[in-house]
Amino acid sequence: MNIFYDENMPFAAKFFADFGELTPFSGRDLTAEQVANADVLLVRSITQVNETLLKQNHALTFVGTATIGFDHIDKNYLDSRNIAFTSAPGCNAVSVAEYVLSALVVLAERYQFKLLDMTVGIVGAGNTGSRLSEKLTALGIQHVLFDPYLEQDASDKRNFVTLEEALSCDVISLHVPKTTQGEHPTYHLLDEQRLAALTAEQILINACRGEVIDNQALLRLKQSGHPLKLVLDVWENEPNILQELIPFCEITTAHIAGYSLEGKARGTEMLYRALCQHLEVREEKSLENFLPESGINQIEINQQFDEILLNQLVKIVYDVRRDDGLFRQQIGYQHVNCHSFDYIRKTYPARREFSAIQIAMTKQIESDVLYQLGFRKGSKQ
Ligand SMILES: NC(=O)c1ccc[n+]([C@@H]2O[C@H](COP(=O)([O-])OP(=O)(O)OC[C@H]3O[C@@H](n4cnc5c(N)ncnc54)[C@H](O)[C@@H]3O)[C@@H](O)[C@H]2O)c1
Ligand SMILES: O=C(O)[C@H](O)[C@H](O)COP(=O)(O)O
Repeated sequence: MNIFYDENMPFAAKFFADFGELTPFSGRDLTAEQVANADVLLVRSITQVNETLLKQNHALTFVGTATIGFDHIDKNYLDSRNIAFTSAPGCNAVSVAEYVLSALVVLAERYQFKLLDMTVGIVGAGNTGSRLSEKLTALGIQHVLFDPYLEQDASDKRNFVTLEEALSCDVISLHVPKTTQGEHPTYHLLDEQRLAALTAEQILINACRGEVIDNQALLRLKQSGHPLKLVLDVWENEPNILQELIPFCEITTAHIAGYSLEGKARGTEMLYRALCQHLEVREEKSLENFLPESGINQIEINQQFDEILLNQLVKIVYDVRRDDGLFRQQIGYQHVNCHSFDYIRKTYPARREFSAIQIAMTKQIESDVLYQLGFRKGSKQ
């Protein structure tokens, strides 16, 4: 069996070695000729999987993307050829939530506001929106959810608000897929008009898909002097992004919100499980056996939980300014272009989730907040 997989898929060689011959490829450059004899194709979000890519292939039975988003996959075409498809729902949702939390902590320090005084409007309450909501709940930060699809789901008992209410919060965090069809398409959900209605004090975070915000309209708004604070991880038309927007961002990164090691590797593991099911073979491997120890194993806490401690802890584990710095440095070094955008992503330095770290506290100061945030319980040595 010929298995083609994106070279930016951690542990793929370990997971798939027993299935047959493995061929890694560079996701952006994959050609129809290269993939002509693939039986299984495992991609990430930068590979467009459609008729153009697959027209020379008559062997393919399974396509998987190790990502949450699947707007790069022509599912209708795969269905028409009876090719099985799977994505990796939720694989890096925690990573995105931790990115957003890190951005909030950094901005709270930069502008001297208290996170507890803020309200957060979460647009899209699926996996990433929910993980963020859980962390905000743990911290006691007020937030609201907008999701017209889940609102109709009787089994979802959460309270939902209107889009206008969500967009009037101090912080707006976007967590929707990129869609152009259906009842509630998200393409340019934040268009010129909605952007113009935002106030000077608001923070807008986009870590879902660039096309959800009209980037040209956003640039015009910022060029007109609007003080809205921007956190942008994703861009329209990646990797050929609207560079003029970068200097207007408080925090800006190269689509890496979901790039914790755990987040990426869970994607690979989910494809492994789906392929086992597809081939009707027993699952024998597990990510637990491959993930290395984190650099920091345990952090000892000797004070009561407060926002200062949260700030210190979040920054020890994941300080989003590292990735903002890498991005801006790359631009200063050589004008950002499609190659440098992809280069940052390909060479992304290891980043771990809170769950890779144990927190050890004495009984007197024990606080559940940190465990609810995702850290593990450690023992005081
Ligand atoms: N920056 C990154 O690294 C990164 C990482 C993971 C996911 N993503 C992107 O984030 C998106 C969301 O991820 P997820 O795991 O939460 O997906 P999900 O499918 O679990 O949830 C998405 C939610 O959005 C809702 N939704 C759809 N259209 C909407 C609309 N018009 N308004 C409000 N809600 C709407 C859906 O009902 C669903 O509940 C993914 O599709 C992916 O494109 C980006
Ligand atoms: O949809 C997703 O899961 C994320 O956007 C993911 O982080 C994309 O990563 P890529 O496939 O571009 O490496």
